[in-house]
Amino acid sequence: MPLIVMSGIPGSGKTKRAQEIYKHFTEMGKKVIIINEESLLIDKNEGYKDSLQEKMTRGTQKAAIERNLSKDTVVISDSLNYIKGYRYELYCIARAAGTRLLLVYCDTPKESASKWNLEREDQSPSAAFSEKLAQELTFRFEVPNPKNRWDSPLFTLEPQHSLPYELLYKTLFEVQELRPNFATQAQTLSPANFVHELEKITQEITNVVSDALQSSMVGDEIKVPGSNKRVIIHSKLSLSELRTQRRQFFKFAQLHPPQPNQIADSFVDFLNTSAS
Ligand SMILES: Nc1ncnc2c1ncn2[C@@H]1O[C@H](COP(=O)(O)OP(=O)(O)OP(=O)(O)O)[C@@H](O)[C@H]1O
Repeated sequence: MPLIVMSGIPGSGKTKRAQEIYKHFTEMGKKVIIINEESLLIDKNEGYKDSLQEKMTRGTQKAAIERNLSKDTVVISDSLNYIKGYRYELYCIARAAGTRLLLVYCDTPKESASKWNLEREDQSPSAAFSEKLAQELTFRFEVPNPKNRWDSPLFTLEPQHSLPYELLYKTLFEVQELRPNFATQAQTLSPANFVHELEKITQEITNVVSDALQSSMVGDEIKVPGSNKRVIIHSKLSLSELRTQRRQFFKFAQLHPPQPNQIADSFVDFLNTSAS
């Protein structure tokens, strides 16, 4: 069953919308689960206070999403989901689970969201982001773009809009599910040949990306050999980072070997998820 990814700046009304969606589909007899900081007992001001904590928060959320995505459960990721690379990871999780994904973007003006964040009904310290942290997260927010396949289909909701339940239903339940991107037939290689392939393919991709880095901007998508996926240039990607990523992927792929015809795709996914 599908994954609904909420996205929006702090206080933009994501939880309120998520609860409305929850109520609507539960009343239709669907099993729905909301995953957010509250359900995972994460204090928002602790969980986003620096990049390390934030990485752990996202890791916890991702694991909970993966655990709960199943044939009969609609999972709602009710969180900021504000980093493009992280939304891409969620897309990969949905794809691997053979399930559909859609995005609900709460496009609330900054002034209203900031006011709603501070004037919550729930005044407990963990319920709201501090004003400073809310401003920082709002500043860093990467607005979903429906041209990216991981941000699509995208439902953008301004505060005055009502939820398009019928369209959500059709998108979630009546269109074909995403197919896992695995080879239909398993291929085998001897360990030595596997390492050779790994070496060759990752080197080719690294060469193309390092050439492209000279003239690319953050957000550009680079076409690489052997994969239909594209490497997204993110702010942390430099030549040395690229080499580090390749080394790490090398170790990772030997522990969790992809199918030989999936090496290029896996490496692209690996590079793209290293942004977050
Ligand atoms: N359309 C709206 N009009 C007025 N108040 C709203 C609206 N939507 C949400 N609120 C109020 O704003 C506050 C924040 O809403 P909510 O928790 O849904 O936002 P959020 O985006 O999930 O926040 P966070 O980013 O902290 O998780 C709540 O008190 C909620 O009742």
